Amino acid sequence: MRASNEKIIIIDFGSPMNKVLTRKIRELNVYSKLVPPSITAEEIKNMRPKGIVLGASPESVYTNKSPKPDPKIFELDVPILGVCYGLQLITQFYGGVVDDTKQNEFGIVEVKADSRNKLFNGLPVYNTAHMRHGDRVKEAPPGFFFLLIHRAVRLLPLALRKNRFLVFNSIPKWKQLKTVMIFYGIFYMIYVDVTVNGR
Ligand SMILES: NC(=O)CC[C@H](N)C(=O)O
Repeated sequence: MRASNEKIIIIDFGSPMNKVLTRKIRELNVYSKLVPPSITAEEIKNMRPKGIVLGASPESVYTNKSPKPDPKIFELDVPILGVCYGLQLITQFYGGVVDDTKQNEFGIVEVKADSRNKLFNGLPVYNTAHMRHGDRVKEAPPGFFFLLIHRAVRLLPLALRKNRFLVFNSIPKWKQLKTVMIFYGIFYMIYVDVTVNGR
């Protein structure tokens, strides 16, 4: 397979899952680099990545000690994907609500996809996903909506989407589309790798 010269930056907020994520992206023949949260938006910009992934963490976004990225990364013209903690960071940054479910959940759960979205073409509406969390996105930020919902915990999304983050509704260029597909691929791998329909 031909390797591309595209690059994805993954910000590591402390979960071992971020290393798995980095490897998974490389298996897609896309160079990926794991970086610490202290990296600045300017440094990321200079690396000219195709996308940024905000990774997982054992911490909770609403505590003082939780690691935060340089807020200026949200101003870069680069697609961003949040995984677990990363998703919760995006939620918090854009005015949504993240809270503690008071029950840790670990393992395989059933999720329901928004089947109208092309992302889920060819996949069953109900699927299984691998999760590890105690927090949830209680309310999506304005302009964001849920793509995949875990039925057991009401309003726990596995994905939030807004055009700025995953340019799916307006795709002017093939390259951008490819980035989006890579992102969605990651999303699936991280959450559905251990499942029958993972890809
Ligand atoms: N997997 C994660 O990144 C978990 C994020 C956060 N610690 C939670 O409990 O929800």
